[in-house]
Parts: sequence; structure tokens; C-alpha cells
Amino acid sequence: MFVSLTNDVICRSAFGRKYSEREDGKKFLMLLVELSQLTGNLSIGEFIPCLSWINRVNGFHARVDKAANEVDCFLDQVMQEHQINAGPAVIGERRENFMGILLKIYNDNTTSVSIDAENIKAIILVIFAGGTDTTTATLVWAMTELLWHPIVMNKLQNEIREILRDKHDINDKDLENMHYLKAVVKETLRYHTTAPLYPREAREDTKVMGYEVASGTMVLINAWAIGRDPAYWDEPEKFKPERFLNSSIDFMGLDFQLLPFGAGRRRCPGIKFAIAQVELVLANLLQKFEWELPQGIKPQDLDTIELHGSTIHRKNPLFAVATHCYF
Ligand code: HEM
Repeated sequence: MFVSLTNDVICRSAFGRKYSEREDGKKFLMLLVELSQLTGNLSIGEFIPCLSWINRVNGFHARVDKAANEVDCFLDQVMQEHQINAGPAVIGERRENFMGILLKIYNDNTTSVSIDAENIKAIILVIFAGGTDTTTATLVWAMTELLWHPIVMNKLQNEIREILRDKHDINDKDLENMHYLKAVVKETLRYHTTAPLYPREAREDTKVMGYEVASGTMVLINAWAIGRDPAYWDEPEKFKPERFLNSSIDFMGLDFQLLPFGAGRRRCPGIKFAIAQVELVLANLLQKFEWELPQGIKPQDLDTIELHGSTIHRKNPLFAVATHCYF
């Protein structure tokens, strides 16, 4: 459900409509899963160039080519549909969306900015690839931890319900006052850093903690390990949102002990989009429902085994039962 939700939200912002009900949209969703697995795979040729033939022999290159072609076809089709519908009257009727804005720049020869079809497809793809999987995984891990820690769940529900009372629609102002919710989200991003590794290239020869790093070397930042480093965190293996209540540590890329969205010029540009979505979904789920594990499973029996890839998901799906609905 979280996959469909985050995908629908991104589709509505990027394309102005949902694709989850259409066959090609469902296929695109599966392709995103395949892409996540492919980008999470160790590509031996990148580290030892003379062994790059292995990726051809073991079928890795063929899988990459197939996924790239299929993604390209889907994005071509979405672009064509938008081109056909992109008259000013249609834009006026529907809310403007990201693809529409990019196509306006593409079709407009009078501005100094130019963009071609390949650029548009690449931008849309990176938003999908970067925005759906990570947000989904963060929501699943947040619910996992809340089900595992009923006291935290209770405290969070009390905060949310006290602020909202019987108000149905939650807005930005309500979220601003939910300090414990913000702490729960930060703690989830620290403890379950869903995008664990991101690459950089050393621009000059340097020495880090006694290691020589030559110019041009790919350096992988392990944000997952940093988030659990006992040198920076008290009891790092415990899920304790309270650690953020009286702390100014944030995930915007300036506090280097908490880097779930990266740092510097290539920092995630979707932070606000992601946080708004995660906070809104959690606030809605916890205000409106009581949650339990199915079939008498006790919180301490809930597993938190991780599936490794470019995004860290739960290995086994999370089943949660909404036992009481208040609306
Ligand atoms: C909880 C959700 C999310 C997490 C944990 C996350 C995390 C990250 C991380 C770690 C990076 C690499 C940063 C770096 O190299 O310094 C990144 C890049 C990126 N993210 Fe996110 N992200 C999330 C949601 C989103 C959303 C919702 C969008 C779009 C709406 C998005 C769009 C992107 C894009 C386009 C990049 C590539 C930026 C570049 O290469 O310059 N992300 N994200």
C-alpha cells in the first residue's frame, strides 16, 4: 500500500495523474523495483575494470539494457501523451505538473534555457527512482518501529490526537506543532537510513584517518554506519526518538552525524517533499486508526531483517492490522 501511495503522489506531481491503475503504470512500478535491484548490485567492472567482461557474461548488462529500454518506452509514451494534451486550456483546467513545466521549456524557443527530450526523461526518471522507493521504505520502517515500541506509538498518537482533536484534514500548521512526530521521523531516518551509500569522487590526493585516497578514486559515504556510530550517538542501536527532542541536529546536510539525505551540492533535492509525505501519512494513520500486529504476534517477535540494495527495505513484508477506526 505504501508503494502505491508514494508512487501515486509522485505521479500526480510529476505527470498530473495517477498511473497505478493502468497496465503500463503497473509495469513501470515493477521496472522501478528492477532498477533499484540493478543499481544496488555490485558491478565488479566499476571497481576492477579488467574484469568488466564478467558483467556481460553473467547477464548483468543484458538486464540493464532491457530495463533501460522499457523505462525509455514508458517515458516516451508519457511525454507524447502530455504533448498531445498540452494546450493552454488543458493546463488551465488541470493543476500544472512537473512534466508540463518541462515541456513548456522544451517547446519554448524564446528563453535562454534549453532542454531536450532525453533531459526531460532523465529528470523524470531520477525523481521516480530517487523519490518512491526511499519514501516507501522510510514509511515501512517507521511503522515497524512504532509497532515494535507501543509506548512510542502511544505517545505519538496522544500528541497527534491532542493537536488535531476531531479535525479530519491535516495541514502544514498542524504538522509544525507535532514535535514528537518530527523526532520519530528523524530517529527512523537515523536508525533506518534507507539510502545507505552514495558515491563521491576525490578531486585531489588526500589522506583520511591514515588512508591515502588518490585523486579520482570513488569514495562511498556510508550514511547508514554513520547513523549508528557510537562515537556520535548514545545507545545507537536503540530506537529512541527522545534523543531529538531537545537537540538541534537536523538532516539537512549540515550535521555530519545524520546524513540520510546526503550533503553538499548533490544532496537530495526532494527532502521537503519526502518529509511532508512521511509526516502526513504517519499523522493520518495514527490519528485515525489503532494498530496491532496480526494473529497475536507480539512486538518483540516482529523481525527487522533488512534486504540489501541501493535502498534498504524490510526483507519480509510488514503486516499491520487497523483494529479501530475513528472516522
Ligand atoms: C525519505 C525519502 C528520501 C531519502 C532518504 C532520500 C535520500 C537521498 C540521498 C541519500 C540522495 C543522494 C544524496 C547525495 O549524493 O548527497 C538522494 C538524491 C536524490 N533524491 Fe532523494 N531521498 C528521498 C526522497 C526523495 C524524493 C521524494 C525526491 C523527489 C521528489 C527525491 C529526489 C532525489 C533526486 C532527484 C536525487 C539526485 C540528486 C543529484 O544527483 O544531484 N528524493 N536522495
